[in-house]
Amino acid sequence: MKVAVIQFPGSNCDQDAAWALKWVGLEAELIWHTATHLEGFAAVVLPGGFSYGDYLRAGALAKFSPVMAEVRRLAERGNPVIGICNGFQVLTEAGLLPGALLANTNLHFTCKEVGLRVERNDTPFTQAYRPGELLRLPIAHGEGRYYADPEVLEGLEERRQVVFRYAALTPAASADYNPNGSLNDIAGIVNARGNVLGLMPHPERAVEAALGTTDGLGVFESLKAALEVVA
Ligand SMILES: NC(=O)CC[C@H](N)C(=O)O
Repeated sequence: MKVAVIQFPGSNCDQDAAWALKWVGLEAELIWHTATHLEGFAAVVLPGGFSYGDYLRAGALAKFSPVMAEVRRLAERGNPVIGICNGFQVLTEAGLLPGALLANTNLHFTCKEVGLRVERNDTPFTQAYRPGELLRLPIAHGEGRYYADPEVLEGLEERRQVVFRYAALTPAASADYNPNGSLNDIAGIVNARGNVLGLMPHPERAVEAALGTTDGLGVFESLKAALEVVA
């Protein structure tokens, strides 16, 4: 079961994403962004980083990369697509997910571990978790404040498209658990069909005990289980 990890100029989490996929037993291949076909790939990961140096806006230029037509085709066909951090930004810029990622309210690049609540586990990316489960995952971004117009936000909530929300890990941390000012504490959403996920935290940096937390493993294990059902 092969997963394509797209490399844009400026991607820097591509190797980590490929490693995490292999860690759970999936086959992963790094694909340069000029590729015009993704035949034979069951799923796609758009990794984190600074595609095109984040010029103009994070993700705004990567949406024009030739491979994005193929990513769109796969997404429309129902194959799983995950955008992590910069990948999430690319997905919103490309219109594959609603809303936008704006500069963090504190205007700082924020690199730390955050608490995350799993809102639903009936997606190809979260079935390994329990609903309501609290995760500890790292974030590293300057433009991670999820924003959508009120009616879009309402639609997202109605259709239960919010998959991950920032949450306090301990009562003591309850005051500042939302690290970037995201509306409704949104850290990750899926499209209406449920096969395209975007999230700001980095599950691929949380798959081995040596990394401090293994709470990201469930995303890759879930994807593997979902792909096995399709095969
Ligand atoms: N780790 C990343 O993917 C960085 C995301 C993005 N370039 C930002 O700073 O907002």
